[in-house]
Amino acid sequence: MKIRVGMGFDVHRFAIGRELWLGGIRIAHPIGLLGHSDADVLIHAICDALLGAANARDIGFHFPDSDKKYEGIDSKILLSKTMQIVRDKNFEVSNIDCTICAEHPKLQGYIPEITGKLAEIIGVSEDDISVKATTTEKLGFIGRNEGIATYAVALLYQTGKE
Ligand SMILES: Nc1ccn([C@@H]2O[C@H](COP(=O)(O)O)[C@@H](O)[C@H]2O)c(=O)n1
Ligand SMILES: C[C@@]1(CO)OP(=O)(O)OP(=O)(O)OC[C@H]1O
Repeated sequence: MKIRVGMGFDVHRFAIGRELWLGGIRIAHPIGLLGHSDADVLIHAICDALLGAANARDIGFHFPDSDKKYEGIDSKILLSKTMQIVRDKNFEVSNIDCTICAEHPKLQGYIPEITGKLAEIIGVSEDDISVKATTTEKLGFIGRNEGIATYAVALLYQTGKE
């Protein structure tokens, strides 16, 4: 059976007057991330990991930020559409592992809800989705609370073909 790995990385800057969305969940925080969409940096990194593993270009190729129809879009919709692209190429998800790099807010308490939401959209068990968080010890743009970065790795296996 063919298995394929993919990696994704995304960064969004904080902006006043925006909501903070991570993994499809609204996070209680006084500021949110700026983007053409809802700027869900976790979902965007996962989409790129999935697309990379399927060798199907990237999130900006499929959902360009120059297209009005994606303005303010809920990234859960982009993840569902990404899963359709992955399945159209006869791939299923084995597991996903992610690291959110954020000085604030503390994310530990949100992880089970985020994991459940991602598992539901991707169509796998919660055990197949790992979401971790780390600070950068106050170093760099993350440490200065200017934004959040996320890394994601996805493992896919091919179905219906040898
Ligand atoms: N935004 C964050 C960052 C970190 N955590 C949790 O705290 C632990 C320690 O973080 P370090 O950066 O000091 O390694 C980390 O392992 C996470 O469990 C968090 O919840 N939210
Ligand atoms: C998601 C898209 C599309 O709304 O916009 P942004 O929210 O700006 O996010 P980014 O991570 O820059 O990637 C791809 C974009 O095309």
